Amino acid sequence: MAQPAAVRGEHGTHFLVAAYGIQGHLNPARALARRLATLSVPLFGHRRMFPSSSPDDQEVSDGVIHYAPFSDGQDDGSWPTGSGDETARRRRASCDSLSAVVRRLAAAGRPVTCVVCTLNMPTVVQVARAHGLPLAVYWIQPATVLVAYYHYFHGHGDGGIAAHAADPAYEATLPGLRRPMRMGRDMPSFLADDATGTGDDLSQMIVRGFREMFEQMDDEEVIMKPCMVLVNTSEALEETALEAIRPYLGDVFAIGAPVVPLAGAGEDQAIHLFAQDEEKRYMAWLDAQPPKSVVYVSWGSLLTYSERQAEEILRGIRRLNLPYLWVVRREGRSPEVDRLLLATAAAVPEGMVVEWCDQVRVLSHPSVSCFVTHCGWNSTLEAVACGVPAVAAPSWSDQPVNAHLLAEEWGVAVRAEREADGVLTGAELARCVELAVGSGDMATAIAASSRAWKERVREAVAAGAPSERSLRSFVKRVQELEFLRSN
Ligand SMILES: O=c1ccn([C@@H]2O[C@H](COP(=O)(O)OP(=O)(O)O[C@H]3O[C@H](CO)[C@@H](O)[C@H](O)[C@H]3O)[C@@H](O)[C@H]2O)c(=O)[nH]1
Repeated sequence: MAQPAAVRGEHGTHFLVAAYGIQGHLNPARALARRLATLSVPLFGHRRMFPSSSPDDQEVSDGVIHYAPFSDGQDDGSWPTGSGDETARRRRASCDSLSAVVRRLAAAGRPVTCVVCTLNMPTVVQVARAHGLPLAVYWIQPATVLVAYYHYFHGHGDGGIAAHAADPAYEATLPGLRRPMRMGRDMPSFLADDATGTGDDLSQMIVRGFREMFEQMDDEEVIMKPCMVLVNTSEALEETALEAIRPYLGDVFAIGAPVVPLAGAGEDQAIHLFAQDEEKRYMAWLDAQPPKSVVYVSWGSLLTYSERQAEEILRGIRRLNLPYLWVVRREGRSPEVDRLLLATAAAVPEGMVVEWCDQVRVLSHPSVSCFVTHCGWNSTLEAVACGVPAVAAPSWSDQPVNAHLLAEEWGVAVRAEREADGVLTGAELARCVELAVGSGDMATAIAASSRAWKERVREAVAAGAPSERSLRSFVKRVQELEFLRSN
Protein backbone atom coordinates (compact mmCIF):
# COMPACT_ATOMS: atom_id res chain seq x y z
CA MET A 1 0.00 0.00 0.00
CA ALA A 2 1.40 3.39 -0.94
CA GLN A 3 2.19 5.47 2.12
CA PRO A 4 1.40 9.16 2.26
CA ALA A 5 4.45 11.27 1.58
CA ALA A 6 5.73 13.92 3.90
CA VAL A 7 3.81 17.12 3.43
CA ARG A 8 6.31 19.50 4.96
CA GLY A 9 5.77 23.10 4.21
CA GLU A 10 7.33 24.45 1.09
CA HIS A 11 8.73 27.92 0.55
CA GLY A 12 10.28 27.96 4.01
CA THR A 13 7.18 26.96 5.99
CA HIS A 14 8.40 25.28 9.17
CA PHE A 15 6.12 23.73 11.75
CA LEU A 16 7.01 23.32 15.40
CA VAL A 17 4.90 20.54 16.96
CA ALA A 18 4.85 20.82 20.77
CA ALA A 19 3.50 17.89 22.77
CA TYR A 20 3.29 16.74 26.36
CA GLY A 21 5.94 14.10 27.07
CA ILE A 22 3.73 11.08 27.81
CA GLN A 23 3.31 8.10 25.50
CA GLY A 24 -0.33 8.74 24.57
CA HIS A 25 0.49 12.30 23.43
CA LEU A 26 3.91 11.58 22.03
CA ASN A 27 2.80 8.86 19.59
CA PRO A 28 0.37 10.98 17.57
CA ALA A 29 2.60 14.07 17.83
CA ARG A 30 5.64 12.22 16.58
CA ALA A 31 3.71 10.66 13.73
CA LEU A 32 2.54 14.14 12.73
CA ALA A 33 6.01 15.65 13.12
CA ARG A 34 7.35 12.95 10.78
CA ARG A 35 5.27 14.55 8.10
CA LEU A 36 5.79 18.16 9.13
CA ALA A 37 9.02 19.08 10.95
CA THR A 38 10.41 19.83 14.41
CA LEU A 39 9.02 18.15 17.54
CA SER A 40 9.37 19.79 20.93
CA VAL A 41 8.48 17.92 24.11
CA PRO A 42 9.26 18.78 27.75
CA LEU A 43 12.67 17.66 28.97
CA PHE A 44 11.38 14.72 31.04
CA GLY A 45 9.95 13.15 27.88
CA HIS A 46 12.97 14.03 25.72
CA ARG A 47 15.33 12.42 28.25
CA ARG A 48 13.31 9.21 28.17
CA MET A 49 13.31 9.19 24.38
CA PHE A 50 17.01 9.94 24.07
CA PRO A 51 18.84 8.91 27.24
CA SER A 52 22.16 9.44 25.49
CA SER A 53 21.43 13.13 24.82
CA SER A 54 21.44 13.74 28.60
CA PRO A 55 22.91 15.39 30.63
CA ASP A 56 23.24 18.22 28.12
CA ASP A 57 19.69 17.82 26.80
CA GLN A 58 20.91 18.30 23.27
CA GLU A 59 18.67 18.61 20.28
CA VAL A 60 18.53 15.36 18.30
CA SER A 61 17.76 14.59 14.69
CA ASP A 62 16.87 11.14 13.33
CA GLY A 63 17.08 12.24 9.72
CA VAL A 64 13.34 12.85 9.50
CA ILE A 65 12.30 14.62 12.69
CA HIS A 66 14.30 17.27 14.49
CA TYR A 67 13.73 17.01 18.27
CA ALA A 68 14.18 20.29 20.17
CA PRO A 69 13.25 19.85 23.86
CA PHE A 70 12.09 22.55 26.23
CA SER A 71 11.76 22.69 29.98
CA ASP A 72 8.18 22.96 31.24
CA GLY A 73 9.49 23.83 34.69
CA GLN A 74 8.81 20.29 35.96
CA ASP A 75 11.71 18.32 34.57
CA ASP A 76 11.05 15.24 36.72
CA GLY A 77 7.79 14.69 34.80
CA SER A 78 5.53 14.89 37.86
CA TRP A 79 2.03 16.20 37.20
CA PRO A 80 1.76 19.95 37.66
CA THR A 81 -0.99 20.01 40.30
CA GLY A 82 0.67 22.58 42.58
CA SER A 83 -0.47 25.92 43.99
CA GLY A 84 -1.13 29.15 42.05
CA ASP A 85 2.41 30.46 42.70
CA GLU A 86 3.93 27.19 41.66
CA THR A 87 1.84 27.17 38.47
CA ALA A 88 2.94 30.72 37.66
CA ARG A 89 6.61 29.78 38.16
CA ARG A 90 6.29 26.76 35.92
CA ARG A 91 4.55 28.75 33.23
CA ARG A 92 7.25 31.41 33.17
CA ALA A 93 9.95 28.74 32.95
CA SER A 94 8.08 26.94 30.22
CA CYS A 95 7.49 30.11 28.12
CA ASP A 96 11.13 31.18 28.45
CA SER A 97 12.45 27.77 27.49
CA LEU A 98 10.15 27.27 24.49
CA SER A 99 10.78 30.84 23.31
CA ALA A 100 14.49 30.04 23.39
CA VAL A 101 13.81 27.01 21.14
CA VAL A 102 11.96 29.23 18.66
CA ARG A 103 14.87 31.72 18.64
CA ARG A 104 17.47 28.94 18.31
CA LEU A 105 15.68 27.43 15.33
CA ALA A 106 15.54 30.87 13.68
CA ALA A 107 19.25 31.40 14.30
CA ALA A 108 19.92 28.00 12.74
CA GLY A 109 18.18 29.15 9.55
CA ARG A 110 14.92 27.26 10.21
CA PRO A 111 12.53 29.93 11.49
CA VAL A 112 9.26 28.55 12.82
CA THR A 113 6.26 29.76 10.83
CA CYS A 114 3.49 27.84 12.58
CA VAL A 115 3.17 26.23 16.02
CA VAL A 116 1.09 23.09 16.59
CA CYS A 117 0.35 21.99 20.15
CA THR A 118 -1.39 19.00 21.69
CA LEU A 119 -3.96 19.32 24.48
CA ASN A 120 -3.74 21.60 27.46
CA MET A 121 -0.49 23.39 26.72
CA PRO A 122 -1.46 27.02 27.48
CA THR A 123 2.14 28.19 27.58
CA VAL A 124 2.75 26.97 24.03
CA VAL A 125 -0.20 29.11 22.97
CA GLN A 126 1.37 32.10 24.74
CA VAL A 127 4.72 31.53 23.04
CA ALA A 128 3.10 31.38 19.60
CA ARG A 129 1.35 34.65 20.33
CA ALA A 130 4.50 36.31 21.67
CA HIS A 131 6.34 35.42 18.46
CA GLY A 132 3.41 36.46 16.24
CA LEU A 133 2.98 32.92 14.94
CA PRO A 134 -0.23 31.18 13.88
CA LEU A 135 -1.21 28.27 16.09
CA ALA A 136 -3.04 25.02 15.43
CA VAL A 137 -4.42 22.88 18.24
CA TYR A 138 -3.78 19.19 17.63
CA TRP A 139 -6.78 17.45 19.19
CA ILE A 140 -5.39 13.97 19.86
CA GLN A 141 -8.70 12.50 21.01
CA PRO A 142 -11.81 11.76 18.94
CA ALA A 143 -13.92 14.48 17.34
CA THR A 144 -16.83 13.21 19.47
CA VAL A 145 -14.88 14.21 22.59
CA LEU A 146 -14.17 17.62 21.06
CA VAL A 147 -17.94 18.02 20.56
CA ALA A 148 -18.61 17.06 24.19
CA TYR A 149 -16.04 19.44 25.73
CA TYR A 150 -16.92 22.28 23.37
CA HIS A 151 -20.59 22.23 24.31
CA TYR A 152 -19.88 21.61 27.99
CA PHE A 153 -17.84 24.80 28.14
CA HIS A 154 -20.12 26.79 25.82
CA GLY A 155 -23.46 25.78 27.37
CA HIS A 156 -25.36 24.14 24.54
CA GLY A 157 -29.09 23.42 24.75
CA ASP A 158 -31.54 23.42 27.61
CA GLY A 159 -29.47 24.87 30.45
CA GLY A 160 -26.36 23.40 28.84
CA ILE A 161 -25.02 19.91 29.39
CA ALA A 162 -23.05 21.44 32.26
CA ALA A 163 -26.36 21.73 34.14
CA HIS A 164 -26.86 17.96 33.82
CA ALA A 165 -23.30 16.76 34.05
CA ALA A 166 -23.72 15.71 37.68
CA ASP A 167 -26.55 13.31 36.74
CA PRO A 168 -25.09 10.01 35.53
CA ALA A 169 -28.43 8.97 34.01
CA TYR A 170 -28.80 12.15 31.90
CA GLU A 171 -28.82 11.41 28.19
CA ALA A 172 -26.89 14.10 26.36
CA THR A 173 -27.98 14.96 22.84
CA LEU A 174 -25.58 17.27 21.07
CA PRO A 175 -25.01 18.28 17.46
CA GLY A 176 -22.84 15.59 15.93
CA LEU A 177 -23.72 12.77 18.33
CA ARG A 178 -25.55 10.15 16.34
CA ARG A 179 -27.41 8.92 19.40
CA PRO A 180 -27.90 10.13 22.99
CA MET A 181 -24.93 9.47 25.23
CA ARG A 182 -25.35 8.77 28.91
CA MET A 183 -23.47 11.22 31.08
CA GLY A 184 -22.12 8.66 33.55
CA ARG A 185 -21.27 5.98 31.06
CA ASP A 186 -20.47 7.46 27.68
CA MET A 187 -19.19 11.00 28.23
CA PRO A 188 -15.69 12.20 29.27
CA SER A 189 -15.35 11.46 32.98
CA PHE A 190 -13.95 14.91 33.71
CA LEU A 191 -17.31 16.57 32.97
CA ALA A 192 -19.01 14.86 35.90
CA ASP A 193 -15.91 15.35 38.06
CA ASP A 194 -16.04 19.07 37.31
CA ALA A 195 -19.80 19.42 37.77
CA THR A 196 -19.84 17.57 41.08
CA GLY A 197 -16.53 18.94 42.34
CA THR A 198 -15.50 15.39 43.19
CA GLY A 199 -12.47 15.01 40.95
CA ASP A 200 -9.04 14.50 42.45
CA ASP A 201 -6.24 17.08 42.00
CA LEU A 202 -5.18 15.64 38.67
CA SER A 203 -8.71 15.58 37.28
CA GLN A 204 -9.29 19.18 38.42
CA MET A 205 -6.02 20.28 36.89
CA ILE A 206 -6.94 18.66 33.57
CA VAL A 207 -10.42 20.23 33.50
CA ARG A 208 -8.89 23.65 34.25
CA GLY A 209 -6.50 23.02 31.36
CA PHE A 210 -9.36 22.20 28.95
CA ARG A 211 -11.37 25.23 30.10
CA GLU A 212 -8.38 27.51 29.56
CA MET A 213 -7.68 25.96 26.18
CA PHE A 214 -11.23 26.64 24.96
CA GLU A 215 -11.06 30.18 26.34
CA GLN A 216 -7.82 30.71 24.43
CA MET A 217 -9.39 29.31 21.28
CA ASP A 218 -12.27 31.79 21.61
CA ASP A 219 -10.06 34.79 22.23
CA GLU A 220 -8.69 36.62 19.20
CA GLU A 221 -6.22 38.38 21.46
CA VAL A 222 -4.67 35.03 22.30
CA ILE A 223 -4.96 32.89 19.18
CA MET A 224 -4.92 34.53 15.79
CA LYS A 225 -8.03 33.79 13.78
CA PRO A 226 -8.80 31.54 12.14
CA CYS A 227 -8.05 29.11 14.95
CA MET A 228 -6.99 25.89 13.25
CA VAL A 229 -7.77 22.52 14.79
CA LEU A 230 -6.20 19.28 13.62
CA VAL A 231 -8.10 16.21 14.81
CA ASN A 232 -6.54 12.78 15.14
CA THR A 233 -9.44 11.04 13.43
CA SER A 234 -10.72 10.50 9.94
CA GLU A 235 -13.89 11.46 8.09
CA ALA A 236 -14.57 7.75 7.66
CA LEU A 237 -14.62 7.17 11.41
CA GLU A 238 -16.37 10.32 12.65
CA GLU A 239 -17.92 12.22 9.77
CA THR A 240 -20.98 13.37 11.71
CA ALA A 241 -19.08 14.77 14.68
CA LEU A 242 -16.62 16.55 12.38
CA GLU A 243 -19.41 18.09 10.30
CA ALA A 244 -21.20 19.26 13.43
CA ILE A 245 -18.23 20.95 15.09
CA ARG A 246 -17.06 22.90 12.02
CA PRO A 247 -19.72 25.64 12.28
CA TYR A 248 -18.47 26.38 15.80
CA LEU A 249 -14.72 26.11 15.32
CA GLY A 250 -14.04 26.95 11.69
CA ASP A 251 -10.91 25.36 10.25
CA VAL A 252 -11.08 21.73 11.44
CA PHE A 253 -8.79 19.29 9.64
CA ALA A 254 -9.32 15.54 10.17
CA ILE A 255 -5.77 14.33 9.69
CA GLY A 256 -5.87 11.26 11.89
CA ALA A 257 -5.77 8.27 9.67
CA PRO A 258 -2.33 8.90 8.21
CA VAL A 259 -0.88 9.07 11.68
CA VAL A 260 -2.17 5.68 12.81
CA PRO A 261 1.08 3.76 12.83
CA LEU A 262 0.67 0.58 10.84
CA ALA A 263 3.05 -2.28 11.37
CA GLY A 264 4.66 -3.41 8.19
CA ALA A 265 4.18 0.01 6.62
CA GLY A 266 7.93 0.32 6.34
CA GLU A 267 8.20 3.23 8.72
CA ASP A 268 9.59 3.09 12.22
CA GLN A 269 6.68 4.95 13.78
CA ALA A 270 7.16 4.25 17.46
CA ILE A 271 9.47 5.56 20.14
CA HIS A 272 8.82 3.82 23.43
CA LEU A 273 9.19 5.70 26.71
CA PHE A 274 9.24 2.39 28.59
CA ALA A 275 11.87 -0.32 28.40
CA GLN A 276 10.46 -3.02 26.15
CA ASP A 277 10.69 -6.69 26.95
CA GLU A 278 12.96 -8.32 24.47
CA GLU A 279 10.85 -8.16 21.33
CA LYS A 280 12.04 -11.47 19.99
CA ARG A 281 10.81 -13.22 23.14
CA TYR A 282 7.16 -12.22 22.92
CA MET A 283 7.05 -12.27 19.12
CA ALA A 284 8.46 -15.82 19.15
CA TRP A 285 5.87 -16.75 21.75
CA LEU A 286 3.10 -15.24 19.60
CA ASP A 287 4.45 -17.16 16.58
CA ALA A 288 4.02 -20.39 18.54
CA GLN A 289 0.31 -19.78 19.34
CA PRO A 290 -2.58 -20.97 17.14
CA PRO A 291 -4.11 -18.38 14.78
CA LYS A 292 -6.62 -16.04 16.43
CA SER A 293 -6.20 -17.52 19.89
CA VAL A 294 -4.40 -14.95 22.07
CA VAL A 295 -6.17 -12.48 24.34
CA TYR A 296 -4.03 -9.31 24.55
CA VAL A 297 -4.60 -7.18 27.67
CA SER A 298 -3.19 -3.66 27.95
CA TRP A 299 -4.31 -0.54 29.75
CA GLY A 300 -1.95 1.94 28.16
CA SER A 301 0.83 4.04 29.57
CA LEU A 302 -0.81 5.67 32.61
CA LEU A 303 -3.19 3.31 34.43
CA THR A 304 -1.82 0.89 36.99
CA TYR A 305 -3.39 -2.29 38.41
CA SER A 306 -4.44 -2.61 42.04
CA GLU A 307 -3.79 -6.02 43.56
CA ARG A 308 -7.51 -6.84 43.39
CA GLN A 309 -7.71 -5.76 39.75
CA ALA A 310 -4.71 -7.90 38.86
CA GLU A 311 -6.29 -10.89 40.64
CA GLU A 312 -9.56 -10.38 38.77
CA ILE A 313 -7.81 -10.24 35.41
CA LEU A 314 -6.05 -13.50 36.20
CA ARG A 315 -9.32 -15.04 37.33
CA GLY A 316 -10.93 -14.05 34.03
CA ILE A 317 -8.02 -15.39 32.02
CA ARG A 318 -8.10 -18.72 33.89
CA ARG A 319 -11.80 -19.03 33.28
CA LEU A 320 -11.26 -18.48 29.55
CA ASN A 321 -8.45 -20.98 29.31
CA LEU A 322 -6.94 -19.14 26.35
CA PRO A 323 -3.35 -18.01 25.76
CA TYR A 324 -2.86 -14.42 26.88
CA LEU A 325 -0.33 -11.62 26.58
CA TRP A 326 -0.66 -9.04 29.34
CA VAL A 327 1.21 -5.73 29.68
CA VAL A 328 1.96 -4.80 33.29
CA ARG A 329 4.40 -1.89 33.35
CA ARG A 330 7.17 -2.00 35.93
CA GLU A 331 6.55 1.69 36.77
CA GLY A 332 3.85 1.96 39.42
CA ARG A 333 3.69 -1.82 39.96
CA SER A 334 3.17 -2.64 43.63
CA PRO A 335 5.13 -5.42 45.39
CA GLU A 336 1.82 -7.29 45.87
CA VAL A 337 1.16 -7.30 42.12
CA ASP A 338 4.76 -8.35 41.55
CA ARG A 339 4.33 -11.35 43.85
CA LEU A 340 1.04 -12.23 42.20
CA LEU A 341 2.64 -12.23 38.77
CA LEU A 342 5.50 -14.42 39.93
CA ALA A 343 3.07 -16.95 41.36
CA THR A 344 1.01 -16.79 38.17
CA ALA A 345 3.90 -17.62 35.91
CA ALA A 346 3.76 -21.07 37.52
CA ALA A 347 -0.03 -21.32 37.94
CA VAL A 348 -1.18 -20.04 34.51
CA PRO A 349 1.75 -20.91 32.25
CA GLU A 350 -0.12 -20.60 28.96
CA GLY A 351 0.40 -16.88 28.89
CA MET A 352 3.03 -14.19 29.03
CA VAL A 353 3.31 -11.01 31.06
CA VAL A 354 5.48 -8.25 29.57
CA GLU A 355 6.48 -4.87 30.97
CA TRP A 356 5.95 -3.16 27.62
CA CYS A 357 5.72 -4.29 24.02
CA ASP A 358 5.40 -2.87 20.55
CA GLN A 359 1.61 -2.81 20.66
CA VAL A 360 0.99 -2.24 16.96
CA ARG A 361 3.20 -5.23 16.09
CA VAL A 362 1.33 -7.35 18.63
CA LEU A 363 -2.10 -6.29 17.35
CA SER A 364 -0.95 -7.06 13.81
CA HIS A 365 0.06 -10.61 14.71
CA PRO A 366 -2.24 -13.32 13.30
CA SER A 367 -2.39 -15.21 16.60
CA VAL A 368 -4.06 -12.29 18.43
CA SER A 369 -7.83 -12.67 18.61
CA CYS A 370 -9.02 -10.09 21.09
CA PHE A 371 -7.80 -6.86 22.73
CA VAL A 372 -8.95 -6.11 26.27
CA THR A 373 -8.34 -2.37 26.28
CA HIS A 374 -8.79 0.65 28.55
CA CYS A 375 -9.78 2.54 25.38
CA GLY A 376 -7.08 5.22 25.24
CA TRP A 377 -7.62 6.88 21.86
CA ASN A 378 -4.36 5.58 20.39
CA SER A 379 -5.18 2.02 21.43
CA THR A 380 -8.69 2.48 20.07
CA LEU A 381 -7.39 3.60 16.66
CA GLU A 382 -4.80 0.83 16.63
CA ALA A 383 -7.41 -1.85 17.40
CA VAL A 384 -9.60 -0.62 14.55
CA ALA A 385 -6.69 -0.22 12.11
CA CYS A 386 -5.49 -3.75 12.88
CA GLY A 387 -9.01 -5.23 12.71
CA VAL A 388 -8.81 -6.80 16.18
CA PRO A 389 -12.14 -7.26 18.03
CA ALA A 390 -12.02 -5.58 21.44
CA VAL A 391 -13.37 -5.74 24.95
CA ALA A 392 -13.82 -2.10 25.88
CA ALA A 393 -13.15 -1.50 29.58
CA PRO A 394 -12.81 2.28 29.91
CA SER A 395 -11.64 3.96 33.06
CA TRP A 396 -11.52 7.79 32.89
CA SER A 397 -11.02 10.85 30.69
CA ASP A 398 -12.06 10.32 27.04
CA GLN A 399 -12.10 6.52 27.43
CA PRO A 400 -15.89 6.12 28.04
CA VAL A 401 -16.53 7.98 24.76
CA ASN A 402 -14.00 5.83 22.92
CA ALA A 403 -15.65 2.70 24.33
CA HIS A 404 -19.02 3.97 23.09
CA LEU A 405 -17.55 4.48 19.60
CA LEU A 406 -15.97 1.02 19.55
CA ALA A 407 -19.03 -0.86 20.81
CA GLU A 408 -22.03 1.16 19.72
CA GLU A 409 -20.93 3.16 16.67
CA TRP A 410 -18.55 0.82 14.91
CA GLY A 411 -19.70 -2.53 16.36
CA VAL A 412 -16.15 -3.85 16.83
CA ALA A 413 -16.20 -4.38 20.60
CA VAL A 414 -18.17 -5.61 23.57
CA ARG A 415 -18.53 -3.01 26.31
CA ALA A 416 -17.45 -4.32 29.70
CA GLU A 417 -19.06 -2.97 32.87
CA ARG A 418 -16.76 -2.19 35.76
CA GLU A 419 -17.98 -2.41 39.36
CA ALA A 420 -18.72 0.77 41.32
CA ASP A 421 -15.14 0.86 42.65
CA GLY A 422 -13.81 0.71 39.08
CA VAL A 423 -12.71 -2.93 39.14
CA LEU A 424 -13.30 -5.10 36.08
CA THR A 425 -14.15 -8.51 37.49
CA GLY A 426 -12.79 -11.74 36.07
CA ALA A 427 -16.33 -12.98 35.40
CA GLU A 428 -17.12 -9.84 33.38
CA LEU A 429 -13.85 -10.02 31.48
CA ALA A 430 -14.47 -13.64 30.53
CA ARG A 431 -18.11 -12.97 29.61
CA CYS A 432 -17.09 -10.14 27.28
CA VAL A 433 -14.22 -12.03 25.62
CA GLU A 434 -16.58 -14.94 24.95
CA LEU A 435 -19.14 -12.60 23.41
CA ALA A 436 -16.50 -10.79 21.33
CA VAL A 437 -14.62 -13.75 19.91
CA GLY A 438 -16.55 -16.88 20.90
CA SER A 439 -18.86 -18.85 18.66
CA GLY A 440 -22.05 -16.79 19.02
CA ASP A 441 -23.82 -14.41 16.63
CA MET A 442 -22.37 -11.36 18.31
CA ALA A 443 -18.82 -12.56 17.67
CA THR A 444 -19.68 -13.19 14.02
CA ALA A 445 -21.06 -9.66 13.67
CA ILE A 446 -18.06 -8.14 15.47
CA ALA A 447 -15.62 -10.06 13.25
CA ALA A 448 -17.37 -8.76 10.12
CA SER A 449 -17.41 -5.16 11.41
CA SER A 450 -13.74 -5.37 12.44
CA ARG A 451 -12.77 -6.48 8.94
CA ALA A 452 -14.85 -3.74 7.34
CA TRP A 453 -13.48 -0.95 9.56
CA LYS A 454 -9.93 -2.16 9.08
CA GLU A 455 -10.42 -1.77 5.32
CA ARG A 456 -11.91 1.70 5.71
CA VAL A 457 -9.08 2.89 7.92
CA ARG A 458 -6.48 1.43 5.55
CA GLU A 459 -8.13 3.19 2.64
CA ALA A 460 -7.96 6.39 4.66
CA VAL A 461 -4.17 6.04 5.15
CA ALA A 462 -3.45 5.50 1.48
CA ALA A 463 -1.63 8.20 -0.44
CA GLY A 464 -4.05 10.84 -1.69
CA ALA A 465 -6.87 9.71 0.65
CA PRO A 466 -9.06 12.27 2.50
CA SER A 467 -6.85 12.45 5.59
CA GLU A 468 -3.75 13.24 3.58
CA ARG A 469 -5.68 15.78 1.54
CA SER A 470 -6.81 17.32 4.79
CA LEU A 471 -3.22 17.61 6.04
CA ARG A 472 -2.21 19.21 2.75
CA SER A 473 -5.12 21.68 3.05
CA PHE A 474 -3.85 22.61 6.49
CA VAL A 475 -0.34 23.27 5.16
CA LYS A 476 -1.81 25.32 2.33
CA ARG A 477 -3.90 27.31 4.80
CA VAL A 478 -0.79 28.13 6.84
CA GLN A 479 1.01 29.22 3.68
CA GLU A 480 -1.89 31.50 2.78
CA LEU A 481 -1.69 33.02 6.26
CA GLU A 482 2.05 33.53 5.82
CA PHE A 483 1.44 35.20 2.48
CA LEU A 484 -1.20 37.52 3.98
CA ARG A 485 1.07 38.40 6.89
CA SER A 486 4.05 39.19 4.70
CA ASN A 487 2.10 41.39 2.24
O1 LIG B 1 2.93 -2.25 25.94
C1 LIG B 1 2.51 -1.25 25.34
C2 LIG B 1 1.37 -0.51 25.76
C3 LIG B 1 1.00 0.60 25.02
N1 LIG B 1 1.71 0.98 23.92
C4 LIG B 1 1.33 2.19 23.15
O2 LIG B 1 1.10 3.26 24.03
C5 LIG B 1 0.09 4.10 23.52
C6 LIG B 1 -0.92 4.32 24.62
O3 LIG B 1 -1.81 5.34 24.24
P1 LIG B 1 -3.36 5.29 24.60
O4 LIG B 1 -3.95 4.04 24.15
O5 LIG B 1 -3.98 6.53 24.03
O6 LIG B 1 -3.43 5.26 26.16
P2 LIG B 1 -2.79 6.21 27.33
O7 LIG B 1 -1.36 6.01 27.37
O8 LIG B 1 -3.56 5.89 28.54
O9 LIG B 1 -3.16 7.70 26.78
C7 LIG B 1 -3.61 8.89 27.41
O10 LIG B 1 -3.70 9.82 26.31
C8 LIG B 1 -4.65 9.48 25.29
C9 LIG B 1 -4.58 10.57 24.23
O11 LIG B 1 -4.96 11.82 24.76
C10 LIG B 1 -6.05 9.36 25.86
O12 LIG B 1 -6.94 8.93 24.86
C11 LIG B 1 -6.04 8.37 27.03
O13 LIG B 1 -7.33 8.31 27.62
C12 LIG B 1 -5.00 8.80 28.06
O14 LIG B 1 -4.97 7.90 29.14
C13 LIG B 1 -0.51 3.39 22.30
O15 LIG B 1 -0.06 4.01 21.11
C14 LIG B 1 0.06 1.97 22.37
O16 LIG B 1 0.37 1.40 21.12
C15 LIG B 1 2.79 0.25 23.49
O17 LIG B 1 3.41 0.54 22.47
N2 LIG B 1 3.15 -0.85 24.22
